Amino acid sequence: MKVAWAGSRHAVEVADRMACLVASDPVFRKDTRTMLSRKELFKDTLKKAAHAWKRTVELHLTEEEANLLRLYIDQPGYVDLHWVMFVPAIKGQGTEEQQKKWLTMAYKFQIIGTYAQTELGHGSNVQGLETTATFDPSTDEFIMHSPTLTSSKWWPGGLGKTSTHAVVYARLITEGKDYGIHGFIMQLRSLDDHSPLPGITIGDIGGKFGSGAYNSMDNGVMRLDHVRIPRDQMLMRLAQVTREGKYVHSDVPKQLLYGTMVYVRQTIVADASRALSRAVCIAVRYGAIRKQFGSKAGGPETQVLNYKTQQSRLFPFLASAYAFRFVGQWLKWLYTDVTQKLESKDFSTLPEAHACTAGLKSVTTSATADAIEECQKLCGGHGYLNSSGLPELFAVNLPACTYEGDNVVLLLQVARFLMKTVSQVASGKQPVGTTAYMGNIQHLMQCKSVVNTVEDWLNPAAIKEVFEARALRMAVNCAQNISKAPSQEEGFSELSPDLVEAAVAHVQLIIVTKFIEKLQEDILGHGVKEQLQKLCGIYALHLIHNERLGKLYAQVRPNAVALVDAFDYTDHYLGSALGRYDGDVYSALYKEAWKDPLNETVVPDGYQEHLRPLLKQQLKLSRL
Ligand SMILES: CC/C=C\C/C=C\C/C=C\C/C=C\C/C=C\C/C=C/C(=O)SCCNC(=O)CCNC(=O)[C@H](O)C(C)(C)COP(=O)(O)OP(=O)(O)OC[C@H]1O[C@@H](n2cnc3c(N)ncnc32)[C@H](O)[C@@H]1OP(=O)(O)O
Ligand SMILES: Cc1cc2nc3c(=O)[nH]c(=O)nc-3n(C[C@H](O)[C@H](O)[C@H](O)COP(=O)(O)OP(=O)(O)OC[C@H]3O[C@@H](n4cnc5c(N)ncnc54)[C@H](O)[C@@H]3O)c2cc1C
Repeated sequence: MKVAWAGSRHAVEVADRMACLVASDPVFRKDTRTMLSRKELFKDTLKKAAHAWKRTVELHLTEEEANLLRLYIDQPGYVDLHWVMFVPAIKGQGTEEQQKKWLTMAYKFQIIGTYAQTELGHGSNVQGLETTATFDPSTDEFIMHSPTLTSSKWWPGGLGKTSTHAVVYARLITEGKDYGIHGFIMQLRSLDDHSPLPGITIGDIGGKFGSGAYNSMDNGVMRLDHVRIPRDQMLMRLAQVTREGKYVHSDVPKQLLYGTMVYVRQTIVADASRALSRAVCIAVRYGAIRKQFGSKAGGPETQVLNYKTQQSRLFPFLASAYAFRFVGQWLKWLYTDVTQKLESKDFSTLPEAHACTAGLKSVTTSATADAIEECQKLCGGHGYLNSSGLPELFAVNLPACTYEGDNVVLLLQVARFLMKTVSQVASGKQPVGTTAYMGNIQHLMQCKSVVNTVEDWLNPAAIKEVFEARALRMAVNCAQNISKAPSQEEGFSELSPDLVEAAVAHVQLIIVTKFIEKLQEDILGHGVKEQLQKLCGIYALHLIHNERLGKLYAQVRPNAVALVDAFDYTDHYLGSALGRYDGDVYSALYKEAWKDPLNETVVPDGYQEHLRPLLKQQLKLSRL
């Protein structure tokens, strides 16, 4: 099962090696992270990032190994933005010459970069950004400026205190005309003493949700006051400004400006499955240790994992973790395929890639945030302690519902793609890829499910048909209702809640389909495929009805712990007293409690100042 989860034997081996490297290095300790002040936590992040880079160079780690090392360090920081957004933005939007110049420095960490798109006043509406980049032909420079308070850059990770450079998104103005949003490389801080360059006001935007968690990241604010940069720092793969100030389009679609977001949304699906699997691992392992109530006859207490209510709340998350993992692996393939096509100037699959990445990012991150919260409840009171690892896991993953595109905004993009496809089907065009099922409209609009028994529900063809019919009927229903509205725009706006539901149904169909396709592959290991079939059934069925699932849960229960062990997480990475591999939960909880700074003294700070006078005064009063 470890191989099925990781994707290959090689993937298991390299992940194991990197996880152990991190777990055995004292610099990467994280057990007291939630007890650090913001300043201490930030400094700890700088230390870990520098040490990780040192180890990467010393051990000549490959890109794959270095990425895993960063993942297992498990502390958000400026390096995430540098590798996940700054470098890909230059790769996707820079010319060959620009890539050579900037990536050479970025790969060696001679510069640290971030992705500065969002502003105080606009995040979702990228076309509404206000920062300006005005070309000055007299000096061959762009003047980068924040004309209003709301145009201040706001949120970019690493911007606050660390980044030396950024890809800044701004409205390009030349020859008096506004050509909309484009990307520019800007140096922000001196490479000698790290002070902000003239005209740049820059800082951190302040503490965020939860202790530890995303507070290790210095999300930043930046205002630009007529800062000049050379013309060749506009990223010029999509469009160019000539020496004379002429704006010239390339022959690539302008949507490629959003390419970095497509790339990152794809990686976020894999992050979501990992975060969900960590929460499930903690809740399942702890559920096998925690006992409450005995039989009436005075027998031993029951493992809480044996309660049917616990199983019906928890096993759909276990199944979802596997489902998201497999669809994430497929999405990575889709992204690679689209990238190769783009290189040979085939842009035909770009809309589908956008819809798939946007939709899957939305559905998987929302489900993951909800599931982590529920796993806290599934662990009872102990789940609420920082030492369970769940509060921090929740706080770190919750913003994934917002960053890289608010989930509702992205689902509306999927809905827009679906409405276009429905109208193409109506005009006789055969849809392809993940919307190919829509071509079977005659059948799917009127077919009736032949499912009667639990066993019928485990038939992949039956499951797939139900999901296809559901998704198509919801999409067609929306399209018909939109067509009755005074205008397309009004109809879309009026029906947006239904459109979001239709988009979710379509995305869930993709997840179910990719799980079923995974089961058609050669899967090694005795009983592995059989367990995955049950999980696939649980994932699909819990989305459409909750009846008949009990039997499947009972079949999964004997292997539940093994199914979470297959995630192959070290105790260091899991970071949970409740989810420990050895099950020694109570001593771990007890030991963790004594690490809290409040327990450094027996009598607390503030006793002399506030507690003692109060107690003494009350004592005096009671004696009067
Ligand atoms: C302890 C834990 C340790 C570690 C943590 C775990 C992991 C760490 C590792 C990695 C972390 C990963 C990330 C780092 C974390 C955070 C970083 C966050 C960064 C950011 O948030 S960056 C900012 C992101 N911002 C957004 O996403 C904005 C969302 N808005 C948009 O994308 C657009 O504005 C929107 C909504 C699509 C609308 O676009 P527009 O105004 O142009 O309007 P249209 O809707 O009309 O679209 C026009 C046209 O373009 C098509 N289109 C839109 N987007 C795309 C696209 N991306 N690709 C291709 N095509 C696109 C759209 O369909 C329309 O086509 P049509 O005309 O219909 O044919
Ligand atoms: C932890 C974190 C890290 C981030 N890192 C970066 C970064 O590195 N670089 C960067 O540039 N940005 C970053 N961001 C910003 C992030 O990309 C934006 O917050 C995100 O795109 C959402 O935009 P917004 O904040 O403007 O939300 P808003 O658009 O203001 O959303 C508010 C509400 O309005 C709703 N809404 C908005 N538009 C519509 C619509 N058309 N229809 C229906 N409902 C709508 C949304 O669903 C939401 O409920 C980060 C954000 C966070 C939280």
